[in-house]
Amino acid sequence: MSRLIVVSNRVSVPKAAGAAGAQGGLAVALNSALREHRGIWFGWSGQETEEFTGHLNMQRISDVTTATIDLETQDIDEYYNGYANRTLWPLFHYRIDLTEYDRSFGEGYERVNARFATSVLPLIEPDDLVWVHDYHLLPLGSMLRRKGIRNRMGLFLHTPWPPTRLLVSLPFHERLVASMLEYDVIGFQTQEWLESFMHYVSKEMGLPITDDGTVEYQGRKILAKAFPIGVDYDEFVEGARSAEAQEAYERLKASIRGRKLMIGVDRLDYSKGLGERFESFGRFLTDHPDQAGNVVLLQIAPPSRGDVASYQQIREDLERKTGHINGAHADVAFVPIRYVNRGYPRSHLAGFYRAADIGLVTPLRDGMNLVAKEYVAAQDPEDPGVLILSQFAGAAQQLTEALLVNPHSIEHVSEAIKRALDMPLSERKQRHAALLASVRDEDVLRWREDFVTALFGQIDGNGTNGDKVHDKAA
Ligand SMILES: O=P(O)(O)OC[C@H]1O[C@H](O[C@H]2O[C@H](CO)[C@@H](O)[C@H](O)[C@H]2O)[C@H](O)[C@@H](O)[C@@H]1O
Ligand SMILES: O=c1ccn([C@@H]2O[C@H](COP(=O)(O)OP(=O)(O)O)[C@@H](O)[C@H]2O)c(=O)[nH]1
Repeated sequence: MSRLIVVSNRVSVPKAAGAAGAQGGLAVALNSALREHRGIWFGWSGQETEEFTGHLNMQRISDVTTATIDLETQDIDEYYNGYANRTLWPLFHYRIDLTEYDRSFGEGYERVNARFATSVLPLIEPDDLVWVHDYHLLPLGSMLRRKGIRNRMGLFLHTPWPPTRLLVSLPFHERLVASMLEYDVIGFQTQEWLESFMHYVSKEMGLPITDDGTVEYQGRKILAKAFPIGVDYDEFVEGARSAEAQEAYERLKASIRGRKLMIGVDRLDYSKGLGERFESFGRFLTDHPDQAGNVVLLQIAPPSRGDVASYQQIREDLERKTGHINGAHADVAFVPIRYVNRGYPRSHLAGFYRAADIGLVTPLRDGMNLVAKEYVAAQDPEDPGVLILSQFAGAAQQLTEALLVNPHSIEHVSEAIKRALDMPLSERKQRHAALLASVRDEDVLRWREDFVTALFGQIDGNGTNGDKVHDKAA
């Protein structure tokens, strides 16, 4: 079996997988992938240093070798807080109103990608597969090619890919996309983002796209394909059966005192639609005064990217909205919104999800959204809760039996809350069974295997996988 060299902005060592905190979906998924493969996970340590040294910190934990570098303050400002999270993140989430086009950000992004390339280079052996993740590192592949790397290299983008009309607002957009075409495989979460990408390369770059879905560029064929990420179903279910999950479930249930519970779990990010969600709940309480006092929204929202102004702004907005809605609808023994600015381990989340009658997942735009899938996995199949899911989350492409909503419409979401609360058990069970089949079967192991198989070059002309990598290696 080929070794896997995974490169991502953050490296989250496996032993930390169950720890409290705001672990994003990427960290969760890669821990699981690396547990299966011999390999190295390379990226930023998350630490800041006065001057960049390029020193590689190598560690070996549960069969995974991690290699990390520290970044200097200017790197973090221009690359992570700058180009990645002030330019590409808002643009890729269709928010050109929040997108900042600062030349120093672009320079910092290229500099850090070059530093990544120089640092990871000595770790790559001739037969290794190189798997790069996300919008932080789009040009890394091209920089490695310039250094002579001929290995198979793939890129998986965890975020949406924006429509061409938005992308062209980015200075040097052609250069960025051309650099991506140095990978052999480019993966997207959904067919929609894939189609947007294909539209760009065809209309803006004039590149031919063959019938089997590959892009032809400078005499090479690049496979671009949708690989929807999933949860580690078995691991999640095991965690959900743990004493910690049970304790979390009981503690929350007891505190709800027989009321109905809705849950939201999201990094504090404007893309997650938290303000609209709170307003929808406020509208529901206004429209159904008989329900006031009977339904609680628990919103877990660990802080994220707090050095970026738009994230500080969303935090302030939510505090104001929570105060406003609670002020209008609370009484001495009841507060409608429990807004919690901290992270929890996933075993605790599993207990919280199970205790909730409704999972409220309403991002304005989201690459996938693993929380939606975890909510489904955590339910009691004999008495499951209802998932209300934004039509603009990547997960909505698979979880079609959820109550799909337009998160921009306060009325629509408010009506969905009413419908979910009134839904008969038979319909809840029928919807949940269909959702569970998708979450269980299209899990993170399948995602990883499909991507690595494609990266290995084992994809047939119809875009379906031939022999899997594991079988090949056996
Ligand atoms: O590393 P951070 O800046 O703290 O952000 C956390 C992660 O957020 C994003 O997650 C995306 O990946 C998920 C798994 O594929 C997906 O379900 C979700 O829709 C995406 O938003 C980001 O893309 C990651 O790089 C970050 O690590
Ligand atoms: O307090 C928290 C909040 C979130 N998460 C995990 O972080 C991931 C969030 O992934 P998602 O795809 O929903 O969104 P992202 O944050 O990656 O945009 C999920 O696995 C959550 O269980 C967690 O472990 N603790």
